[in-house]
Amino acid sequence: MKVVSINQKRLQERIEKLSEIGKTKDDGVQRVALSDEDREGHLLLTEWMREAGLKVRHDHFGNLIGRKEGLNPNLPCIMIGSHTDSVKNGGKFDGIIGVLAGIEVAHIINEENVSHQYPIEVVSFCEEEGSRFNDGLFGSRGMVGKINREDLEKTDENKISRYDALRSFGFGINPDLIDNSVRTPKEVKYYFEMHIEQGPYLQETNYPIGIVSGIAGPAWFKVKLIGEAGHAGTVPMNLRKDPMIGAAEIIKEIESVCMKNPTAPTVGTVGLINAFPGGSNIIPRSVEFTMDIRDIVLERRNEAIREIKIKIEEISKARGLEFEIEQNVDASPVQCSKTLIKTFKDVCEELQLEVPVMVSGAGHDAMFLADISEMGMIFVRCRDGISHQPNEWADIEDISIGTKVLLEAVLKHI
Ligand SMILES: CSCC[C@H](NC(N)=O)C(=O)O
Ligand SMILES: [Mn+2]
Repeated sequence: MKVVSINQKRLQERIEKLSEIGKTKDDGVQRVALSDEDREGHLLLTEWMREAGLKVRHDHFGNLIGRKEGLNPNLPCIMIGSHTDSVKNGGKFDGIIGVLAGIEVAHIINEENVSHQYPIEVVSFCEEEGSRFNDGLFGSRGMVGKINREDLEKTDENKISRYDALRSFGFGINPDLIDNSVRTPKEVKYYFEMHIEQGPYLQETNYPIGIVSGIAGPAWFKVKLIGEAGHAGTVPMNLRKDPMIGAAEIIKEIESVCMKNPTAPTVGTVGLINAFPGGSNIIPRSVEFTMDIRDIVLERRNEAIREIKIKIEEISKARGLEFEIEQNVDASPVQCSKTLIKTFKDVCEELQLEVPVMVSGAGHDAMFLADISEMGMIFVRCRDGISHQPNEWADIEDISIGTKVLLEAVLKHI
């Protein structure tokens, strides 16, 4: 294997520079999809992709795509991707390191004049986090043909539709032409993604990187409970139809259902809750909250969801509440390509790196790229497993090891 080294300094400088865009007061990052900050990030990534010898375009889902042709233009591409949009007040490594590592791989292939048969693409997927329109993995779902007109009509908290947000993002994006941006298995051979682990396993076991065997499937819901509004001071407790108390009871049940089997990695989270009309002296008319249920085993996840839905019905009935349940994401758990797991293992052996194989609790664009390609992921250790908040941190040495493994894995297949 020809020994080429990645440019750690360039990688580190770019992580820092990109994290300046959308910087929050407590040193976090906020680049919500299709926002001004996201656009500024795309402009900077476009510059870097061009420097790496990539021809840059946007597809009509808002995905930023850099491409370098191979010797045989009829072959499917080798794609390296992740995302650069963030959660609200998030960290500066989630998604970013995968896109910057992809650009770094392109730089090395270009600078070392590596000849390659397959075209290479580096992609920053649009709205992986789902923090604007409340349904993540948008750009990757679009690329594999799983986005419809209804998805474009979703609105954000300012009542702006995704359709209008895409239109006004610029770069020639036209949501009326999304069908032209759908890719097929004939167009993508392998998809690689490097991402911070966002969990504590690699730190606890003292490995810099890990090979991902499979990705847990997230199911997202919005639950609305409707009761009777009233004066906080005058309505006797026994006469109330208070949706907030109903929500409290249901949320406790979500925890109980997900913890029922202590050996299972089933997880449930309520990350957002709102009371309407909202006021300390008003018994709410209605309460809306999100539900995020995940597991690496689809049947076990769906059984947990079934049990939670029964609890929602029972508690609502007992409290005289009406309820509505809307599903926003239904991503099935997915296994990574055995071919690429073996490639990563071979590369780590050649680099004399001992590396564990592990499951991803977080969702990734890779889970939908698996629909049209063989997909492989590597994880980079992050401090205390912290993610989705400003204290998210990954050491550049670990990021560089991951990028080196990614580079060598790509070199084995191009
Ligand atoms: C619909 S899944 C949203 C994607 C997000 N992904 C990461 N890596 O944080 C997550 O796992 O929450
Ligand atoms: Mn994330």
